[in-house]
Amino acid sequence: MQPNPFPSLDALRGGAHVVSLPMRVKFRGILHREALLLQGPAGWGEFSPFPEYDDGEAAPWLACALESAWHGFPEPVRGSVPVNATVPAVAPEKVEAILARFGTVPAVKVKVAERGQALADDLARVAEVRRLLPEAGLKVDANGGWSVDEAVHALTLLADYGLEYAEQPAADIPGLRAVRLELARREVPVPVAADESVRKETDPLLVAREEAADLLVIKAAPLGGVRRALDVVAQAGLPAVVSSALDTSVGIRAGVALAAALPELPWACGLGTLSLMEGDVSEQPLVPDDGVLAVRDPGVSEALLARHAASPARSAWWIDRLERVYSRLIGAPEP
Ligand SMILES: O=C(O)CCC(=O)C1=CC=C[C@@H](O)[C@@H]1C(=O)O
Ligand SMILES: [Mg+2]
Repeated sequence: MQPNPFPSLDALRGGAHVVSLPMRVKFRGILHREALLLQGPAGWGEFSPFPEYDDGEAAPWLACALESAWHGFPEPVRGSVPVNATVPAVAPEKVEAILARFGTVPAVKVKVAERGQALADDLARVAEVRRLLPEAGLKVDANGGWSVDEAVHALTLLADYGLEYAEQPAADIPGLRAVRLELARREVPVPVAADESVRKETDPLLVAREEAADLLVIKAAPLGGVRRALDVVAQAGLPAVVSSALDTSVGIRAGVALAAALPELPWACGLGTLSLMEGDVSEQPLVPDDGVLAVRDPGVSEALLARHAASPARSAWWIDRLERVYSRLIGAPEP
């Protein structure tokens, strides 16, 4: 039998802390972001799959946390990473205050296609960002919320604002491919980026084989860690941009390690999301400074872990989840 390459469950439980961080603004319908943080010999790791994910979808997130805390990261090829501001699906009058939280940034990503909103809301939000930052790179993220026809129509109009790319304009790989082909046919200059179609697919390379996207949005945790994500990009043969999973500084550190190790980094990364949160676990949070994040370990503060500790009931829920997902990851029967 092969030795178990993973730390024991007791070692994981021993170094685990569950936190609940308040958001400044609702994002993905969330007002509190919960995370389980693990301390290991190489540092801290973050296990924070969204609560609705099942154990199978949560397993790569644990692999990423173990890489961070037990193995550390591959060598960076750059010392800092450009970062975009992220604007949730808010009314235009709220955009300025949100952008102000990010400071100077080279690019802005705007959420669009939010359920319950109309295309006019998206156009108004994007127009407001463009008015405030005429020179910034601009991209939109629909999180798969449009049909193919809606996506083509919306992006034809949004293209007037000058878009670097549109993230997940349709829900699945055939939809992305259809949007990409139709935009090309109409000569609408908006590249298609795949996000959910990489991180939620059992085969993260399918989108590339199907020629359904021009670039990949990659996240360290859902792809099973920095090394695995680098491997996906190398095999896909497409350019990539790194994004957060709305993490604490510990998870952002893994995203920075990924962005810093990619051979090419043509776009600003979605790693500025701590600016959307009210608190963090580090005294030196990984928030962008002048549009960049330095490649550094943020450190974790015992006092902040205590201040943001989740309730006993939520902590127990996360420890239970950790145990189940650990068993799945090492291929053992559940405890
Ligand atoms: O990419 C960014 O600018 C910020 C991160 C971001 O948008 C996301 C973080 C967490 C969950 C996702 O729904 C969302 C995304 O779709 O990329
Ligand atoms: Mg996205």
